[in-house]
Amino acid sequence: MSPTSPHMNFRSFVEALRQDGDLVSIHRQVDPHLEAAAITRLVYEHDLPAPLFENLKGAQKHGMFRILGAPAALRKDPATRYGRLARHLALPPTASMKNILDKMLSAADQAPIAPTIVPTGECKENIIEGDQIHLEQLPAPFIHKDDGGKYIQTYGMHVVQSPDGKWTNWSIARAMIKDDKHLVGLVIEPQHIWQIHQLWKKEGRDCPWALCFGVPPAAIMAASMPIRTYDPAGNVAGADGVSEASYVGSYTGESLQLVKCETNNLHVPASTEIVFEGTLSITERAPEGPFGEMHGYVFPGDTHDWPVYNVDCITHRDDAILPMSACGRLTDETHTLIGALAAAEIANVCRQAGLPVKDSFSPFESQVTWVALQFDDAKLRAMKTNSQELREKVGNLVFNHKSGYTIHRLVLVGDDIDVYDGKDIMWAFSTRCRPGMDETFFEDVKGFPLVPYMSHGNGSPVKGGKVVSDALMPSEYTTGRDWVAADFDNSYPEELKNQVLAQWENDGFAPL
Ligand SMILES: Cc1cc2c3c(c1C)C(C)(C)C[C@@H]([C@@H](F)Cc1ccccc1)N3c1c(nc(O)[nH]c1=O)N2C[C@H](O)[C@H](O)[C@H](O)COP(=O)(O)O
Ligand SMILES: [K+]
Ligand SMILES: [Mn+2]
Repeated sequence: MSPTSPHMNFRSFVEALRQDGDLVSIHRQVDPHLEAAAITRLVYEHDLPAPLFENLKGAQKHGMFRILGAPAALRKDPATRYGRLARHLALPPTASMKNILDKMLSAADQAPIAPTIVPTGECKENIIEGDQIHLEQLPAPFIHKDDGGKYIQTYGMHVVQSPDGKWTNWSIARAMIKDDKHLVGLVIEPQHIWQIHQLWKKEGRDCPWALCFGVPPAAIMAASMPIRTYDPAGNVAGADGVSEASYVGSYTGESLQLVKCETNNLHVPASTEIVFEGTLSITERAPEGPFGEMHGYVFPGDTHDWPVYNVDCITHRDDAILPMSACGRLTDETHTLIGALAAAEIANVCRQAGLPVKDSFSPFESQVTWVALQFDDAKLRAMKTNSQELREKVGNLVFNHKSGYTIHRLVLVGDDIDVYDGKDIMWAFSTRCRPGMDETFFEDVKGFPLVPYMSHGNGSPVKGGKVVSDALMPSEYTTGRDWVAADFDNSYPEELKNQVLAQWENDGFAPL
């Protein structure tokens, strides 16, 4: 029996949400065609408990499948805002986003703990092969009315491996059902699944593949993170890379239990809810999309060809649960995970390059197209640098690194700004960064085509459109801050502040 703690077992994770009062089980029949996603979308837009659809129209007798919506979204109570994410990492429900990201980065300087291969696990309770596979008969969700198909894959984990077997990558990438035996989905440069797909193209063989729905929550966090498994530039160096499985072992402190696939030599977490096994074709492509995406848009009819996945075998737990991210406008997993984890890795890359970056976050108000980088002011002054030099150094580093792929604006701030507070970032950006003069634009770097002003804007969809906006004031580079903030914290003597706070409720105000 594999580990049963919530961060190491998806089924235990769902039960933990129920214990936390962070789950709504819906037993009435719900239609996977739009209805389940519509309920989940409203949950995202109001930070409500995760919906578990227990009785999907068209679900098959042996429990294929139920759906859990909003697996890593926000809780309404500010005190436990990130509690559902915290559950992914065995952190307390009151954990801050900083606690969560520090935990994810803690693996970077710890020895990797390799996974353990075990003979069997819950994912082997049911095995469906060959002509018994009918993807079209599964209760796969249709998520947005203008999508190009049923996006069964929005929170599953792709497993692919370099031909030399040295590097196994775990990552999330969307995919929709193409027909009874095939999926089709984004395999986009510079993602690791794209890099490994390229290696198999050179080999002239289809890429062995597995797609795991409902994996240990600690694993899906690494799958969503652009961790470096090769040389610093994030390129395939052919050397022995750290695979996500070992990285997960580092930050959980325990070895993940994996079982071998039935039809290829890849390994998957033993407690996975549903496993698709097969190949990612190096030749076949098919029309894919559109899909209501992370920036909050779907462009009807915006279909493009992407590679085809061939499903040879399905294994699954009894009463299996498919996790679903009905992504779009704030706030869903494409914001809480993609933005946050990219920001964490970008800060790591900056620190490795000797830049005094203390903290980083991707503000939800920017629809996770920005990352704010908080500089240690004292160490900044010791650099004896200036705005233009720093902007060029940071932009050339981050916008040429894989972790910077999805980010189009970097906002440099001092350590009086809380990067996890969108109001603080907008205050600094709006008042300390002179448009044009304090900004450096980058047109000769890889752009992120999913941003609407890229794919449907006026310039190249895949090149440029990036900027470093310096919201550090000139004094922060030289003598130190030459202003006082006109707010309660900074504009009143300590004893007066204490006196005001002590009198607060007596004066008739509600507790802060
Ligand atoms: C948490 C999450 C992450 C992604 C995606 C999704 C979620 C819920 C969705 C709901 C499936 C939506 C899409 C969507 F977010 C599109 C996208 C595409 C490229 C980069 C970032 C985001 N998606 C996704 C996608 N990446 C694609 O290539 N392709 C993808 O389709 N990512 C992000 C991806 O998991 C991270 O970039 C991760 O670092 C990749 O792992 P790797 O560094 O090992 O390559
Ligand atoms: K990953
Ligand atoms: Mn990777």
